[in-house]
This record gives sequence, C-alpha cells and structure tokens, in this order.
Amino acid sequence: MSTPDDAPVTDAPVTGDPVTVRPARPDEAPSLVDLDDLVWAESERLPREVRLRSVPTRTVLVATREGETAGVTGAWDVEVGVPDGRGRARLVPADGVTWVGVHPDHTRRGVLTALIGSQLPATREAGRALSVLKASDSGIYGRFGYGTASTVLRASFAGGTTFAAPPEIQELADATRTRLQTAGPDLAPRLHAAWRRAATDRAGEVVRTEADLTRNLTDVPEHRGDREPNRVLVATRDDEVVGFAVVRRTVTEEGSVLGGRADVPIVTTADAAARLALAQRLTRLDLVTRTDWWVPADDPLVLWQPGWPRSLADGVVDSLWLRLVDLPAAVALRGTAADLDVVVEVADPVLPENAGTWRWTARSGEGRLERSGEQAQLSVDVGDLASVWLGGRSLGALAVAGRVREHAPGAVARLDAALRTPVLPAQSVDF
Ligand SMILES: CC(=O)SCCNC(=O)CCNC(=O)[C@H](O)C(C)(C)COP(=O)(O)OP(=O)(O)OC[C@H]1O[C@@H](n2cnc3c(N)ncnc32)[C@H](O)[C@@H]1OP(=O)(O)O
Repeated sequence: MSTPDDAPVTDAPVTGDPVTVRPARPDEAPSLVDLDDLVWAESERLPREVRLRSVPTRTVLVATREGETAGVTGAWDVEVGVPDGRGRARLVPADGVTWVGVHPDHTRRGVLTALIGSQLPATREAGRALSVLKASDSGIYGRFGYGTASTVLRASFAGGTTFAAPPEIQELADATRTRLQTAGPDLAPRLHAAWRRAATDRAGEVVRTEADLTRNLTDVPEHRGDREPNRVLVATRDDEVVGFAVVRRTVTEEGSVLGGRADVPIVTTADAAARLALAQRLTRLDLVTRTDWWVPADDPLVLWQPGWPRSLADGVVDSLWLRLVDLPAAVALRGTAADLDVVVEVADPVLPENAGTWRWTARSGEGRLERSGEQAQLSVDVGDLASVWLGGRSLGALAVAGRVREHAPGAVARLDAALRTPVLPAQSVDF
C-alpha cells in the first residue's frame, strides 16, 4: 500500500471523480472520529480521549480532490479459529475489519469499493490469508467476496432455566467454581490466555489482542447508559480459567415489582461443562429475570432444552463474514477431515490472484492448492467458498441452490467431506 505522501490519485469507481486512497496519518485521528460520529449519528456521549483510543491502528481513507475525507476503513489484528480437521480449531492471524464509514454526502459513489480495493491487497501483502468482519447490514459485503461464515441466534434464557445436561457434564460443572468480579485491566492477561485456549473448542472464534481485551474490560461510565459497569463471571477448575462471561445487568422496576436483564456481550468456554456452569450462574442471579446472549444453533445450552424452545430465540442472524484473501495460504492453514483430490474453478473478480483453476489435494489432514490446467470438476465463487470454510454451511446446499456447479459427479461431496466439521462455527465477541 502507498504511504500518505506518495498515494496516487485514482478515479472513484462510480463517479470517476479523482480521489486519493491512502493510509491515514496518526494526526488525522481526530477528523476520523468526527467522520465516524457523523456516519453513525453518535451523540458524542463518549469523552474525546475514549473515542480517539478506539481508532484502529491500520486505517485507510479516501480523500476527495478538495482534501475532504469521504470514507474510512480500519483493521484490528485478530486471530480466527479455523477448523483443524479433527473436530477442533486452530488460531490463525487475520485482519478484523472495522470502522467502515462513508460520509453521508459521498455514499453510493464507489467510496467503499475504493477502500476495499485498497484494503484487501494490503491484507494479502501483509501475509494474512483471511479477513473477517461483523456487518452492519447483510447486503454490503457479498459483492467484495466475503461470505457469511457463521450465524447465531439470540438466546434469551428465563431466570431459573434448567439445562438437562447428562450427569457427567453436570458433575464437572459442579466442580467448576464461578466468581463474579468487576471487570478491570488487571484481569486481562489471565482471561486472554484462557480465551485463546477456549477458542480451539470450535471454529469461528475471533480472539482480539490482549491490549484490545484490556480496552473491552475497562469500564467507560459513558458507555453504560442505565446498566451497571462491566462485570466478569470467571469459571475456574483446579485453579485454571476454563471460561468467562462479561455481563451487564439492568434492573428495572414495574410498579413495585423488580425485574432485570443480563446482557452477555462476551462469553467463551473451553468445554460444555464450563458453559453449563456459567449459564447456571447467569440464570440464577438475584434481580435478573432474563439473560440474553448470542449462541450457535447447536450450542449445548440449546440442545439441553426439550425440543427447540420457541421462547428461546427471536431469530437467526448472520454473524461472522469471512474473506479468503490468499486462497493457497488459506487452504494450507485449514485442516481437512478427509483426504482429497479435486480440481476446482474459483471466481474472484476483486482479487484475481485467487481466480482460476486449482488442484486441491489433502493428505493426513493438511490441504494444498496448486494451479491446474485440468478440466474443473466444480465451480464456486470465492464468497461461497468462504461461507463453507468454518463449517457453517455445506457446498451441497449451495449446489442445490445452484450457486456451486458440479461438472464431475461426486466432486461436491468429496470436497464437503474434506471440509466437514462436527459442530457449527461461532463467535463470542463483537469487534
Ligand atoms: C465492518 C463494518 O464496519 S460494517 C459498517 C458499515 N458502515 C455503515 O453501515 C455506516 C453507514 N453506511 C455507510 O457508511 C455507507 O453507506 C457504506 C459503507 C455501507 C457503503 O459505502 P458506499 O461508499 O456508499 O458504497 P459504494 O458506493 O462503494 O457501494 C458499493 C455497492 O454496495 C451497495 N451498497 C452499499 N451499501 C449498501 C447497503 N447498506 N446495503 C446494500 N447494498 C449496499 C451499493 O448500492 C453499491 O452497489 P452497486 O455497485 O450495485 O451500485
């Protein structure tokens, strides 16, 4: 990527107006905060220094000919859990895209397109195979080759909910100690290490750096609204942290009746028993009648309810969006559940390095992608491939929908078998 000073002037994709796409300079952070406030209709509740601390370190902006900032995007350093081929996940470095915003006077002129056209090659040049994000709207990122890699449902557990876990898991949960503490930066190193361990339990987790977790745990009074400061419910077994949940309670009064809600913005656990221990504590807090958190549809907490409780969930939404930025590198990083030898044609209009025909092989759980001159056995779009990468969807389902085309019988089933995961992917934090 070019530096702020040598950035070339290009044409905006839609209007053809001359614009500059370049990394932001550190001294531009205040104007980026102003832009972000304008884009998100922020009420300026937060002190300036808190807002300035939230500007990502790697930020790209589009400047107009007049020097006005028309749009911005940033990236955090994160780790993402990809399937290891043996039913668990391994953490790999990725760009966590954030802070995407275009000045209201400049929308629908290709500013975002220009930003992403600069950011994705930079991610690739930096040696990162994957880019991930949480989208404000599900219609934005598909055109740039991102796919919906995980979906979650908002589970609302009533106070006193019982979880029908088998006795051995209940026993382990009983042996798990939980402690409710006020969140603070002092907890971050221990929780960060536990988060990285827990993230290998299932694919799809996005682990932030310890510095970013510290920021998440640091209480900002202006963030609270009518809620209490951040608390952390920490689960330990034999002195080791096996999970934690960040929780915020809001106690309300209806007439003379006190009720309350607990929101759980972060929850991560190393195993089902730790999850049960946290859930049993969170649904038995005095003054709390409802606990809300986002879970995958096959979460043990859901499967321990009789049937599919309609009261539990108010809908399934897209969660993590994934972009395969460097396809051969991404294949090498992801474990496979079966040996494989298939020729795949990939369409990628945004990053042509990924496009074309590849021979995809896998032996002993490790995959490899090489250029091929052979006839493709199946054709897939890079975003659709991303949507099956973490195990949230099958290629077979996409083939039924006509999005994947099979040219040799059995090719889709063979690739599905290699990419299979026993559980759905999930992510426990927003970023
Ligand atoms: C990871 C994150 O940070 S998610 C946060 C994203 N930011 C926001 O939602 C803040 C408010 N919105 C905005 O700032 C802007 O409208 C953005 C960033 C969503 C889009 O920026 P723009 O510069 O208008 O996008 P751009 O002009 O490059 O549009 C590219 C295409 O995406 C489409 N598009 C843009 N936004 C949306 C949307 N919300 N829903 C559906 N399609 C969209 C455009 O119509 C265009 O399609 P076309 O090429 O077929 O005409």
